[in-house]
Amino acid sequence: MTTQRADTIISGSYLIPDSRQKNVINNGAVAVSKDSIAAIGTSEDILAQFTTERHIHTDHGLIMPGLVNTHTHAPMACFRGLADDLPLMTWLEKHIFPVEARWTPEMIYHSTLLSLAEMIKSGTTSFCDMYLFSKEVARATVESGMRAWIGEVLYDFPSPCYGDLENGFSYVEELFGLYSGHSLISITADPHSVYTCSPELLTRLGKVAQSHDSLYAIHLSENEAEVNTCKERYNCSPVDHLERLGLLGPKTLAAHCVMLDDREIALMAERGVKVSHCQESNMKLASGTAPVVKMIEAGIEVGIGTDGAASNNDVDMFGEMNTVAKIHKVARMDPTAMGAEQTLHAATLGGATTLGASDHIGTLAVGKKADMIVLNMNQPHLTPLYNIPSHLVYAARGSDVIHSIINGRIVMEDRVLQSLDEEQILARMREIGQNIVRHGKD
Ligand SMILES: CSC[C@H]1O[C@@H](n2cnc3c(O)ncnc32)[C@H](O)[C@@H]1O
Ligand SMILES: [Zn+2]
Repeated sequence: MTTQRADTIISGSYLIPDSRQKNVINNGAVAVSKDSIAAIGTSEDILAQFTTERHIHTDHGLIMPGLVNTHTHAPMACFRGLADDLPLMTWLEKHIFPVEARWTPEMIYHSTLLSLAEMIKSGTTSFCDMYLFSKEVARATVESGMRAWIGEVLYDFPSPCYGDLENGFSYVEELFGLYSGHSLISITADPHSVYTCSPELLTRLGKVAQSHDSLYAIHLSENEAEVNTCKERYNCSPVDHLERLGLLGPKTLAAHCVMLDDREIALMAERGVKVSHCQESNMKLASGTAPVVKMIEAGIEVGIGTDGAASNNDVDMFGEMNTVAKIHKVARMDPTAMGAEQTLHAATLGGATTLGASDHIGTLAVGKKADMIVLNMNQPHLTPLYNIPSHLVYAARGSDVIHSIINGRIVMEDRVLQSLDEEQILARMREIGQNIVRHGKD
């Protein structure tokens, strides 16, 4: 057999290429060439086929696809714990909007780095972010080496980032220009919601998304107050409002979707709308539980999102999977609802599908991008090991992730971030946190 060269070989005691236990490879390995997966198999086969100067082997290590967080507000990490135990509208209007009015680009950049560090350290390799000052979000993300879909949120109020809406549209166009053809960053068109955006703004951003063939990401039907406001203003539900405006389509990524009835679910399925399910945020803000089982039964692709760290209060997708798999069992009084494999699918390939990226991320397969994580399974809460999806969803924690590889680059090794300086990020965030508290008292 002729040997080929791999840039890196990652091997472990187990490899799960997708969410199915039946596909587990014992003593598995992945050969990485440049940014892609060159081969997958048993360590024995891969080491017979490839030579490399960088072989990372982990005894009791589990290699799996990196997790895909489909809805975040990365810069909000610095508001974690600032305002808790409040309903959505009070939380936003009385607490979050006032502190957001004082954002500076520098604060956004550092606060984004904090979320990125947390995401990498808990197994996320891709995320979809909608926030303000997104040029800073993208700048920090490029430094981290993470893969991301990033958009600047537009709404009808003056924004601390771009001021009035005309500047907002220019800012969005600049973003598209800056990251056109980028290997890791894709830009999205992001209206905040139907209650903060006029029909004209929603439609104009729809045209922007169409002209760039981008995702159209929006908060949709998050809670009862949103539905009531929409009914008062437009005499219809948020989903019907978007339908009337022609904005429900396969590139629409709707976050939350808590308040949907069966007819709306059928309509969204027919239009090919994708959903980001943010259960922990919906619980914390007491918004409710999205009818995710019904959505999946109707054929809607559902990914999992943490939402921002200020309403979760972390961005750990392992914790989110655990919650998602359990809440739907209670909501439906059915222990078979949202099983481990289905939940793991939503956090990997399902998430990738909602972002239009299932052809290159979400599973470990030859030719796909080399986005993978390695977990240390040699721990009390993960031993013995009968079923890998079960342990990943019901027992594992983000802190079990020891290595992370994104686009072929090692961004964390032995829990030490390689692309970011964790100590520096924490030190700067302590200073920024003190300023936020000081100004809050003014
Ligand atoms: C999303 S950036 C613009 C705006 O949205 C606010 N926000 C954060 N989380 C949520 C949520 O769950 N629903 C609605 N709006 C949210 C954020 O604070 C920014 O002001
Ligand atoms: Zn959100």
